[in-house]
Amino acid sequence: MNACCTERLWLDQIQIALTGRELLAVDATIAPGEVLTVMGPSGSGKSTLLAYIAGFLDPAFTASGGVWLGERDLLNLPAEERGIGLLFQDPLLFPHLSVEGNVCFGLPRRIKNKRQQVTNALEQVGLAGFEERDPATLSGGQKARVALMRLLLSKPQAVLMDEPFSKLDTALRQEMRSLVFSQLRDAGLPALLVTHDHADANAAGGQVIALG
Ligand SMILES: Nc1ncnc2c1ncn2[C@@H]1O[C@H](COP(=O)(O)OP(=O)(O)OP(=O)(O)O)[C@@H](O)[C@H]1O
Repeated sequence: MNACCTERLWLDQIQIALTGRELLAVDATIAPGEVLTVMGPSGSGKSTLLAYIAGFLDPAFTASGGVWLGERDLLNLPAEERGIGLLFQDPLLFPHLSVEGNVCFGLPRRIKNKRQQVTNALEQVGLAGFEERDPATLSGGQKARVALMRLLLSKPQAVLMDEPFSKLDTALRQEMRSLVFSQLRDAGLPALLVTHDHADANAAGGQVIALG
């Protein structure tokens, strides 16, 4: 994947409160290609922070502070225009689409070489020839790799990940960590990783923020 973004993600003095009590305060700059890890006990606000950045914070919370991607003020944009890609615990593949349909989901309709892009993407993650497969027939690790390539082909400008490896067994977890982090680095994307696992944070190799 070629570098497509050289802009930093700036979390400018974000404060989020719930029923009048401060839940979290974060101030950080994430460089292109860096993965910042957010850790903290259950309920400390990790997923809430991601929701604020991505643009779907529940109105039960009050929040202040800026989110900037380069010079762009993301808080002034609706969620779908923020250029943020999301990776969750579950790969959330569309069951009615083939592997190819899933991977090219985020590609603009008018792109001509869609098929070639999908073929290249699948080859990169060891899934050559999987285009026509039904996602239901894939293993957990294969589904995770399809979800990763779907994310990258949609050309996000920043990536948020909420416990993306927590459902994988130990061996697969290590493999997916290095795959995800190397792809993000190669693409020059700033990324934020929520995890309970210190090994994830070590492998990410960037700044670590502890909430709570
Ligand atoms: N829609 C909501 N309305 C009111 N309170 C909420 C809502 N969503 C979450 N909360 C509360 O906000 C706090 C932070 O929740 P959040 O899900 O961000 O925590 P977390 O650190 O991601 O937890 P976990 O590690 O368990 O996923 C919790 O106390 C939770 O109960």
